Amino acid sequence: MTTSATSAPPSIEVRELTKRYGPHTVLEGVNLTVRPGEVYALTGPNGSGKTTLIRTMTGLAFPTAGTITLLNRNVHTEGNRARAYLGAVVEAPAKFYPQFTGTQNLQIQANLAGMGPGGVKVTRDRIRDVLAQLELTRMADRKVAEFSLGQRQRLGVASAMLADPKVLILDEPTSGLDPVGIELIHRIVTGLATSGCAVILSTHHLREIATYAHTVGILSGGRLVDTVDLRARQAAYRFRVDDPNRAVTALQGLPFVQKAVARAPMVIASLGAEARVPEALSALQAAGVKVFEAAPDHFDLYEYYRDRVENA
Ligand SMILES: Nc1ncnc2c1ncn2[C@@H]1O[C@H](COP(=O)(O)OP(=O)(O)OP(=O)(O)O)[C@@H](O)[C@H]1O
Repeated sequence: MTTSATSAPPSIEVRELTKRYGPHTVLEGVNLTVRPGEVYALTGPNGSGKTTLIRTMTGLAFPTAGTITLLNRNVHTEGNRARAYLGAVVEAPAKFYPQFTGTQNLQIQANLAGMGPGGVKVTRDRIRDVLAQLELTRMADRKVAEFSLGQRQRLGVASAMLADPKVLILDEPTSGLDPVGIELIHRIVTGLATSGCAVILSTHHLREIATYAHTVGILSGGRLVDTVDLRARQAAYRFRVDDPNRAVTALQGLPFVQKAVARAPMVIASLGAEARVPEALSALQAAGVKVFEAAPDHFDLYEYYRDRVENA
């Protein structure tokens, strides 16, 4: 996500969302914002409300209280216009007509996408292109009934991408996929985000999403208990030194260091970017600190998640 995208108007904004089914409160006071080019991963234990949140964001379920806007349009009161920019797979794998081929099913989706206000014309070339991107060219003219679970899952993502959405919402897009299929979805999501699409996906695969999501929202018991900015976390480095306290003082004097803490025999510092490592090393040397080792301080999202959910 670029700096300009950070200041761009939100692609999706959830404000004070509460959802009740009868006496059961499934979501309570949820607020979140996703900007163009951002990959936002929603995670949480079974039953924490991820699918309900996704269904409400796509307009399939109605909020009990609160609002959801998609590119400044209210998803529930300006539905068709808001959803013209949306691609989504909410039930995985998405439902298709089993007696029709992959191409025919996408043609049906394309016809639907062209209807209503703000409808988008999807060409045959575009259908071929998304099938190729999802590595389904070989299956294009086979009936969906003959598709494997993973192939149907990928056809769902192809269908969601068809009309060039500005917001893509995927409920557990990698469940049921083999490692190559998972990697393919990563590449596609990253590519879409790079071209400015906002992507929201739900997942249980924390170590996998830590490699490509920008933000992780943790739901627990229907509340968004934390929002983790992974980019900020991953720009941390650890230095094994002879004097961690002196190292902290030296690093804190640098304008780009956001935070430095001693964890003997290490000092952990948020440098903002890898390119700052040589300057940090020079500053340590100038302060008379001996450095024996320098390495990225990998943020363990899984450990962090366990801690947050257990203490929520
Ligand atoms: N239509 C419904 N009517 C009543 N309760 C519902 C309905 N849909 C979901 N719930 C309840 O809401 C809670 C959250 O369900 P949801 O499917 O959103 O969780 P989830 O985080 O997606 O779970 P999982 O990780 O298992 O997919 C659950 O307790 C579920 O029983």
